[in-house]
Amino acid sequence: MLGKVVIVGVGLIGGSLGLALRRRGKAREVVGIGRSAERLRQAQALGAVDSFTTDLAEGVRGADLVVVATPIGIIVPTMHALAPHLEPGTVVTDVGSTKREIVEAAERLAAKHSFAFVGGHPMAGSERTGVENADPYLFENAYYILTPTPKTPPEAISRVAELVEAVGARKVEIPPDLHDYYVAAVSHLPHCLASALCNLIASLPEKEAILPLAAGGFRDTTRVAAGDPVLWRDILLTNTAPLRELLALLLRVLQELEELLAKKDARGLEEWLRRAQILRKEVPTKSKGYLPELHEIVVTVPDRPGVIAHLASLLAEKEINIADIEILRAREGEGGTIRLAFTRPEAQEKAYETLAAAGIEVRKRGG
Ligand SMILES: NC(=O)c1ccc[n+]([C@@H]2O[C@H](COP(=O)([O-])OP(=O)(O)OC[C@H]3O[C@@H](n4cnc5c(N)ncnc54)[C@H](O)[C@@H]3O)[C@@H](O)[C@H]2O)c1
Ligand SMILES: O=C(O)C(=O)C[C@]1(C(=O)O)C=C[C@@H](O)C=C1
Repeated sequence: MLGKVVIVGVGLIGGSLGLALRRRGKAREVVGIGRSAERLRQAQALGAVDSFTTDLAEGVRGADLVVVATPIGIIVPTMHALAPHLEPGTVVTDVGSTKREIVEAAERLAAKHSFAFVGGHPMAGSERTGVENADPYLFENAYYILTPTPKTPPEAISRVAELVEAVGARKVEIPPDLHDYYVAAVSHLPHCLASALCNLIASLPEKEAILPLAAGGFRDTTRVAAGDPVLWRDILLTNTAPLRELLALLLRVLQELEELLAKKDARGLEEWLRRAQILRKEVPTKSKGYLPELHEIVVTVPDRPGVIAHLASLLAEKEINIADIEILRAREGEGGTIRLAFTRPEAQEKAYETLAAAGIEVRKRGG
């Protein structure tokens, strides 16, 4: 169990960490630090912190783990303000969406003030901000990236790994530079594209006629563009080199599309779309590459309301936890196939036996 955990910046991410730790009983004490007592009181009322203070020095006294969860542009200034008050042995981590600049600055400070730092980035979130949108289940089964360097003490990594596990997430270790390139590709560039699509529509004289027609396609591809512009401004500004490199590649991909359309190249266009379709289908399982393989079963079920609830309750009765669930095929009237994944082979085996004993068509896959 973690001891005193201090969260600086109890917003969406800080609040979700606090809620998860407290609901799961994984920390002796969760203390929130912020600028406004009124907002911190709200965080306490929502159950995200046990207590709070607006005084940094008082808040971090006796802390085992300090989590800096402020907007990204304020993470390094916050660490500067915190550093003189930290006791030797305190471990500090952050949740910032970019890592190279933060880790460099934090490691310089850590060496000067003798605390330990481990960069962190949970790969879960929302376009909404504020503790009122915090969610205790946000990190369950999500990847949580840690970015240790050769300077990071192993005990500090273990303490932050304990936080990751305590909130139900899965730890992945990636060096800061590589982290920034990877998330530029899967998070920051998609955000830029979503914003670009919105800006394009906004610039069209026919905008008023077009926008009401936006259905699932536009909504799904642009959800993240509703995010906080100040937060995203700072994410993009702290990751310009990887983003510009990927943007140049993206322009080539768009150019390729433009040429296919100009030539009315049906085969080429279909192939271009198929490549994308294949990649998109790989998304849920592809990310497993960083982790031990999940252990899966595949269940064939009739097309009937409540069938997933029935599977889930059979497994719940045996206290088997589902780590991932995916509907692979569902044809009207013909039933479908559902993939259920478990973190441990014993759970896979138990799930297989439980469902087979209930007369359900089930087979094991992977693991
Ligand atoms: N939103 C996401 O999807 C997401 C996901 C992963 C990581 N992150 C990272 O998490 C961090 C926080 O993002 P968020 O979405 O929770 O934002 P948020 O606005 O919901 O939360 C930030 C909190 O920090 C507080 N704060 C601001 N300045 C402060 C200061 N000087 N001292 C103390 N507290 C201060 C704010 O009042 C707010 O409560 C960012 O660094 C972001 O890069 C966000
Ligand atoms: O809005 C969401 O759904 C998110 O998960 C946000 C998202 C992402 O791009 O996936 C955005 C920024 C964070 O650093 C991590 C996650």
